[in-house]
Amino acid sequence: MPEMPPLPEGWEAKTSRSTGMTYFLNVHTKKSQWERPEAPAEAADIRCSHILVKHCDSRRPSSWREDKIIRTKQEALELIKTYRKQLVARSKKFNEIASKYSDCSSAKRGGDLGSFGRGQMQKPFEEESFKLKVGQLSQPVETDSGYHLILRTV
Ligand SMILES: Cn1nc(-c2ccccc2)cc1C(=O)N[C@H](Cc1nc2ccccc2[nH]1)C(=O)O
Repeated sequence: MPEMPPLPEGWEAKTSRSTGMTYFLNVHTKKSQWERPEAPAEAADIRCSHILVKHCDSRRPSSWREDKIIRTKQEALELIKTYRKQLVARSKKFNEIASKYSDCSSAKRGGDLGSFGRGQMQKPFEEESFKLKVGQLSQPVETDSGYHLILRTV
């Protein structure tokens, strides 16, 4: 029997009491699976900051910045792409853009949303956030609120 590689970080091999089969436990989320994992176990809670650009079709087209947000979806996407270019070029800092321009009330905290687990944020935001490695910046993500740039911090 060839040696199996070690399990990725955060996983434990267990033996099913009923079948004697091996299953795998994510020590962070306490969720188990039959398939041998190939990537480190997902954290239960992560922490992200974000920049949100709302538009006229946003779920709530209003924010601390503007009572009535009238920019179009296309204009919002162009704006979020401009912010991403500035962040990648390091010509502006994340919390500088978030605190001045994000249409989310978390702008007051440089875009910091605090920690969250699955099931708390709108699905597209959650899916992209949990894919990010710590320190990684997302591509633009669309939710019912508008377009986001997500930075995973923890
Ligand atoms: C999810 N959330 N957390 C905060 C927050 C967190 C920390 C400090 C202050 C506000 C604001 C919000 C929020 O829903 N804000 C909405 C906009 C928004 N929509 C989101 C969808 C997904 C993630 C964050 C989002 N923020 C608003 O202000 O209209």
